[in-house]
Amino acid sequence: MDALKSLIQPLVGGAGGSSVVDGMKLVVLGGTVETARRVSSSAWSHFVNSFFLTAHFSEEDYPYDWLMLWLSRRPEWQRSREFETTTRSSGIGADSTNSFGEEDFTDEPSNPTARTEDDDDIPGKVTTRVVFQPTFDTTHTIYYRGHWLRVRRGRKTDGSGTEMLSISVVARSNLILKQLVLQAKKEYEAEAIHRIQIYFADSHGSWRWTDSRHKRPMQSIVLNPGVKEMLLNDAKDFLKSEKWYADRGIPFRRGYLLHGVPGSGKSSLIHAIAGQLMLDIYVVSLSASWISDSTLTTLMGRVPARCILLLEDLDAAFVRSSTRENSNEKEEKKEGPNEQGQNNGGSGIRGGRNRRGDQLSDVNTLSLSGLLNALDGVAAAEGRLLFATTNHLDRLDPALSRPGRMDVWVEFKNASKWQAEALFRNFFPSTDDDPIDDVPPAPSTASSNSGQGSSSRPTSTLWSMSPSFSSSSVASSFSSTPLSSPTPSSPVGAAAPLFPTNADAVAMTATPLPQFGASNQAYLPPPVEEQILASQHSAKPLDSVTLGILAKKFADGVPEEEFSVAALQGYLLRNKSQPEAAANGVEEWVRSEREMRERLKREKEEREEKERLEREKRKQKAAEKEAEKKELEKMEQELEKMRQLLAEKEKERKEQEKEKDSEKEKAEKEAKAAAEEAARKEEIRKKELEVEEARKKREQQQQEEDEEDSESESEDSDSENIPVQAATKAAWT
Ligand SMILES: Nc1ncnc2c1ncn2[C@@H]1O[C@H](COP(=O)(O)OP(=O)(O)OP(=O)(O)O)[C@@H](O)[C@H]1O
Repeated sequence: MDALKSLIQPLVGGAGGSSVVDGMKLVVLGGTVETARRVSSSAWSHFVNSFFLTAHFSEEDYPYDWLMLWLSRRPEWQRSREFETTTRSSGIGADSTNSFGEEDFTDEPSNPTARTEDDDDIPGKVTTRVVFQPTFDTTHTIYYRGHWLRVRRGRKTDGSGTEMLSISVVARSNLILKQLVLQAKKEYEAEAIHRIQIYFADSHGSWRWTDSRHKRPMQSIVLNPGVKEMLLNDAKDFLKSEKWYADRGIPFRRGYLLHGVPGSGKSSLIHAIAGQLMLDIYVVSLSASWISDSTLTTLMGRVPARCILLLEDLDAAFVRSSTRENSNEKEEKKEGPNEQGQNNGGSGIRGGRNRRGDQLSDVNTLSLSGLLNALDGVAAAEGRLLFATTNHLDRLDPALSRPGRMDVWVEFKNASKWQAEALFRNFFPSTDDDPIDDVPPAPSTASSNSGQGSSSRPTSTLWSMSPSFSSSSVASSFSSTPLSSPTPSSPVGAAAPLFPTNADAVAMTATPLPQFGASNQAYLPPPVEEQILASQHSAKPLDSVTLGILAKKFADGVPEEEFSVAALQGYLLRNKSQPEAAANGVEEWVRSEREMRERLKREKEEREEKERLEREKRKQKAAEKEAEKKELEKMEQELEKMRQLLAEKEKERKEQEKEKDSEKEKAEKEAKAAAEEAARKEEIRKKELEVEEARKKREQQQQEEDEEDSESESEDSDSENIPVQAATKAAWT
């Protein structure tokens, strides 16, 4: 006990005890100070916040982009010790003073010629500029029009991960914030005036900014007169008619279905319209493996009010389905039993994927009804222009293309002579003015035509550019890739030049590059091939008369609606420096294209025939297998029957045996019982015999005794015989 006290004493009493108390006092004091600090800081921030006006901007909405651009241009970043860099907005804001690129750090900034030479060497070189942005979860202070703004970039806490921008300012009214947003919008629009923004849907159901492209001039699209004007006027008219729609209770949506041959300008026209109306393009690829009903509905709900929603290659999603009801009939007829087995038989898009299912995932659950609901269900955005393109109108479900969903239909056909001439005029520069402006003015019918589609009433308009249909331009564009084979006269070691199909990719300079054999003196170099010459530089401007003559010649050589505009463009690109050669050589090109098509057609037919035969073979094999399988099944059934019969027989036999066994047992038992009975009887009989014998013996004895008695009676008195009789009786009992 004393030992325990001595242990505790230093802790509670004396000098040691006072140090613990002091320590506790310190803890209490520290806790009080910290609590006071926190309370005062929260009270202060509450007090300060009550003076702040805060605006929140979500990345899903336009003002976020405006403000991010505005912020990226703030000079404060030059002094800031924390910021984020991005090249994402290289299209917009890349030339701002607050961005930087390699060219800002050249060794000889004072010598502009140094840079120009570099640029000349690599024309079209992409110069990426980096811009500053506010960092995440950090508060930045920016001075704007006499106010200090507190800018904070973060994410929504609802789990969506959407970026948010919060801007707070000490002010009595929110005027300063309004001014800020309007200024940011103005600056953004000033930047965006020559560009359109392209957003692609991602697998999380969000729109991702993908690209910023230069607007395409409407004049660069060569379509039959009136078509462009009709579409543009209709779209403009729609965007102005929100009240008209609201008054009549009609959903404020407009759909355009552009259908027709590939390479006829569908996508280009949408691009040009977006530029003209200053709308961004939101693209959904319905053939994406991740697309599902719910993702699409989410995406449609997140489309901004004024934009172009583009569903490209709508038919790709419906390769199997022609109508909602008999979606698979056609294909199932075509396919063998094996293939049929693999199909899920459902209507809509998933079935279509499975045919191409090698590359596409099975997780896709997009159905036609899901698509329809997403397009005009309650969650679908209003005010958007829906553009859908397809190469195969016949593959679309009528429900999808009905008015209300697709109000205006425009058919795109192969190039007419008129288009060929316009394309030629667009392609080659004229001395008179800008080549784009050289497009022949649309005839007066344009305005009358446009009237059909430009009414503010939602009407279904069917436009046909020309009556006939011709094959795709794939063949022609394919053939327009010239391959010059190495010739014996080529310099040793020089590779045969490969010409890209697209002129954008051709970046050859007129100055010959130093090459092996360039210093040869004994032999002259072979002449430069025509195709090389043609691709080396652009054509000199032509006077309008010559241009008109050449354009007509070109158009004369192009057969009506046989080649797509893209194919003609490909041909012109090959002769971009030689308008005369382009006009003179068009007939030859047409001939070679036809030959090429013929060859491709033949090859295709051969391939198809081969495939058909293989399919038939497979079908036959499958049928044989099926028959074998059936035969086997039949045999198995028979075997089963026999087995059953055998089992029944066995059962019967067993039962009989059982019965037999029980009879035998019974007989044995009976025999045993009989034997026992007989034994008992025998015993009884024996006993009877014994008894009889004994009785006889006794009788004999009695008799003898009687005889003796009678003999003795005669000798003795009667009273002596009584005990003998009694003894005999006792022996019997
Ligand atoms: N009518 C046209 N006017 C001007 N250029 C055209 C026209 N048609 C096609 N082109 C040119 O051909 C190329 C392909 O055109 P675009 O992609 O617009 O065709 P598309 O009809 O959308 O084809 P697809 O159906 O295969 O998507 C582009 O480079 C475009 O400039």
